[in-house]
Amino acid sequence: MNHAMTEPDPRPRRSVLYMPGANERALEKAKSIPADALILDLEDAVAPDAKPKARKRVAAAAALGEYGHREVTIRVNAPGTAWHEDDLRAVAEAGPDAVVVPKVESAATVHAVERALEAAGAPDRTAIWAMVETPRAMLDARAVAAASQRLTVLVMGTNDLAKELHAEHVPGRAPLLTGLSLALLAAREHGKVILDGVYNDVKDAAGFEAECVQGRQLGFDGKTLIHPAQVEPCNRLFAPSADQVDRARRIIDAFEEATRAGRGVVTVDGRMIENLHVDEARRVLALHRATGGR
Ligand SMILES: CC(C)(COP(=O)(O)OP(=O)(O)OC[C@H]1O[C@@H](n2cnc3c(N)ncnc32)[C@H](O)[C@@H]1OP(=O)(O)O)[C@@H](O)C(=O)NCCC(=O)NCCSC(=O)C[C@H](O)C(=O)O
Ligand SMILES: [Mg+2]
Repeated sequence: MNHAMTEPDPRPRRSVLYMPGANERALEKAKSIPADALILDLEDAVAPDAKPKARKRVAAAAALGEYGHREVTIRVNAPGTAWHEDDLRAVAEAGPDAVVVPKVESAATVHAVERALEAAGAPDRTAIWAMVETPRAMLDARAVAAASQRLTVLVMGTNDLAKELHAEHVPGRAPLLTGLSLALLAAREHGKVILDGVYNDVKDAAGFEAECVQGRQLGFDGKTLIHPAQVEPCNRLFAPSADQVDRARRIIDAFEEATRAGRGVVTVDGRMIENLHVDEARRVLALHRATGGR
């Protein structure tokens, strides 16, 4: 039985860049950074004293809408903090593509955010992106993902998750794999997009690329980023390669030809191809089209 509640969103979210909401220069610079989406941050990247000013700055930047093809989101402070409700009101007024809510652990939190957005008159276009970054969120990821149609994206918070687990950041991320997989299962069960966590060492290009490849192989749609230099490799590694596009086309052609000849199975490059591989080939081509030219 297919439990998926919504069709996967075809919009590419290969590269999703955080930028500190208090940093005016970064907000301006983002207009020319080729990220698929931006997260204007009011949470961890902003010091407590700077939060009210950052809130105004971020809301004004999002409302102006000068970010071209880039999806613009605002990360509010977590539910239960002194800033959360004012942040949500500012988001509702600015009407970005989404509000990113950190430390979501239950469907009840998603419903509370949904009610607050509605009460503050947020436009329907403002979706909810839920960050899952605690042990409870991993164990209850299904309930979070299922909570609302307005929730379209799950975002991994791997720094918080590692902290809560007392885990170490190691190449290959073995300590985090159970949590990553639980969140992926929940996202796919409910037809949501899911983004991988950030890579903290902005000078380690090789380590970053290895983590992008791992995230893509696990099934993530894209990765959250902290530095502009991470955008280009991330776009490249989360987009289908020329070989994948070529193979997808050949799979579709070969299967159509086999179907016309009354066969339901065929081989391409010596490998068995059935209907499900054709579905995957179509997904690859849709992503290729959606990222064309960028
Ligand atoms: C990580 C940084 C602090 C590094 O800063 P810095 O050493 O100053 O970088 P550079 O000198 O190399 O910067 C070069 C230019 O690029 C601009 N820049 C840097 N980062 C960004 C950015 N994120 N967005 C836009 N522009 C950016 C600089 O302004 C320089 O510009 P110019 O002056 O014109 O040369 C820094 O990169 C940074 O602050 N990154 C974002 C940090 C952040 O947002 N953290 C919070 C999100 S991650 C998180 O919360 C994790 C999650 O919750 C979890 O639990 O895992
Ligand atoms: Mg976090």
